[in-house]
Amino acid sequence: ARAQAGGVAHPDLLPSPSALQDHEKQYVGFATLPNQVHRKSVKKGFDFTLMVAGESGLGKSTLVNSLFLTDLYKDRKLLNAEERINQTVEIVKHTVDIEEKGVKLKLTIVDTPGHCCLPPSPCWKPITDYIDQQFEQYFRDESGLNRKNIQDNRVHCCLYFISPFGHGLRPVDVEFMKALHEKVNIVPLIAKADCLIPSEIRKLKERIREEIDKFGIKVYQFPECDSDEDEEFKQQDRELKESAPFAVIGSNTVVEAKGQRVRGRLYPWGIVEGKRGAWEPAL
Ligand SMILES: Nc1nc2c(ncn2[C@@H]2O[C@H](COP(=O)(O)OP(=O)(O)OP(=O)(O)O)[C@@H](O)[C@H]2O)c(=O)[nH]1
Repeated sequence: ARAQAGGVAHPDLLPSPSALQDHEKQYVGFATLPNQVHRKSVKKGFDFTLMVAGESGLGKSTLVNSLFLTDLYKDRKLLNAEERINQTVEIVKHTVDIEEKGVKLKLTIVDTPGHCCLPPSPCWKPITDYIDQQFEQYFRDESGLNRKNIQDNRVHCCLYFISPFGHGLRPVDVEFMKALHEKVNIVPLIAKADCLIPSEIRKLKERIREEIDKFGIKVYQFPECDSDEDEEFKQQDRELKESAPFAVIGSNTVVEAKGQRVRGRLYPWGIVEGKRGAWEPAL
């Protein structure tokens, strides 16, 4: 009312300073901004694009299924989940909409063909090209007219699988990660960790950490923990950071352990639960 039609309101019409304070307290409304942003984001949902890369047969497709407790490969027409996970021979994109406690996530998995050794032409080229194309597409969409409905297909994270059978990184791992590290957040993983005993896992992790430093590979760095967090949270955060590169176990089958149905691997001596990587007692 004060600035109506470019004029200045009569002083009698202006609220007294104390009334103005109360008025402002009630009506400015910026205190609700976090709620508004939160509501809007939750309603719209989140996009997350995850790429998996690494040597062939290290369990990339299997882990992705285990991680998101979903069957991303259901469109492959074979009899059961285990058989459906065939060798990935080209870059394949799978999208699923998942929901957890009302929060929607549009998850896109970019499964890349596994490499076997250092080939004559770099095996990472199609993958780096793919990542670049997504950046270019996003840039084009952002510069276009329909900016509101941009589909963000940029790759947010790349899980890079390292073999548990070697003594550390192989030359192809070093070259591969170096080709990608400026373009995407790389999270290195030790695949099929059930093939190693805990002391072997510790040794392999140390070796990989040293080599990552030595070859100047830039892997994803977890953000600093806020100093005002409680001690338990800080401890969890420290443990998480110290356990990188993470050792992972994947499974496409649901087995029964201690009366519960879990995604796990059934061995003659017992069950290893894929999700938590916990060793279960022998059956
Ligand atoms: N021991 C063990 N075997 C696994 C694990 N994850 C997967 N496998 C098995 O390893 C084989 C290969 O798994 P995939 O998921 O197809 O491997 P991939 O890396 O996607 O293979 P490509 O498509 O060739 O790149 C399958 O027989 C899986 O059952 C694991 O954590 N431990």
